[in-house]
Amino acid sequence: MRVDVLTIFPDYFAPLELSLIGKARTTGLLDVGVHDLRTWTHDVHRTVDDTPYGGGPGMVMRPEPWGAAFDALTPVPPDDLDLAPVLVVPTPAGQRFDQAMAHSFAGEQRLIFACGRYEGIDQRVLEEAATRMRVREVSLGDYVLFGGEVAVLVMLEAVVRLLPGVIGNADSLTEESHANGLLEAPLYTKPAVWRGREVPEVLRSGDHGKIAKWRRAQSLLRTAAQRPDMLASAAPETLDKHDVAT
Ligand SMILES: N#Cc1c(-c2ccc3ccn(Cc4ccc(CN5CCCC5)cc4)c3c2)n[nH]c1N
Repeated sequence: MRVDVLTIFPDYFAPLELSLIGKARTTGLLDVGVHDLRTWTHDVHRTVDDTPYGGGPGMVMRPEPWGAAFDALTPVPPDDLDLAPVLVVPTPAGQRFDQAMAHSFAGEQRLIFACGRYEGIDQRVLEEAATRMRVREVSLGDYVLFGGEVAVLVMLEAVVRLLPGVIGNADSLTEESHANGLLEAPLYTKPAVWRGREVPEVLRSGDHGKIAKWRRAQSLLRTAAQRPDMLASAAPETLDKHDVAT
């Protein structure tokens, strides 16, 4: 997978050298380019923002640098938009990012992330970009950040860990929260007793059938307690008849 990130704060992406994303880059599973948007400015102050038409708070990112950056990153217009890169634009006004969207992005050959700042990006940038890329306006959640960089780091981590070969044990991808529509069961490790608190006996029984059943029940209980909304929207096959019977 090829990922390009456009930002006025390229240093935000130094963490991409670390941990599993860093390993994915060194093993060739992931190729990342971080680009300073000011590269595509030409005035002495390298200006990327201006006041909003119609008034309103703050500043808006000017279209020209974005247009020139996209020209450089996507020089050849696609024959078929379905084969074009996905342009991910973090914004409070976007579709909520979730595990399903992470899986969708993980299936792409190329992702381009546009990190806005100030109050956002001139709308014409997204309109013009949609002629040569599949534009996805995405929000992390119902709160307001200073810009798109942190959102891109979160989305990149969620996507890259789904790439084949990035996580050693692929089983962990199937058992984790949101992978099967439920929250994961509680986790325990050594010591068996810690400050008077014992690990549930079933987990030390060696009976894998009982352990799986216990974990399933704990997942349902945890989801009902922490995220009843997930249970309400869970696909029927997520809640099989055994769950109700036990
Ligand atoms: N993903 C994600 C995000 C973001 C996010 C993502 C990208 C940018 C670019 C700039 N900002 C800052 C900003 C944006 C809008 C407002 C609202 N204003 C009211 C009048 C005109 C706009 C204020 C601050 C961003 C925030 N915030 N929360 C998420 N889940």
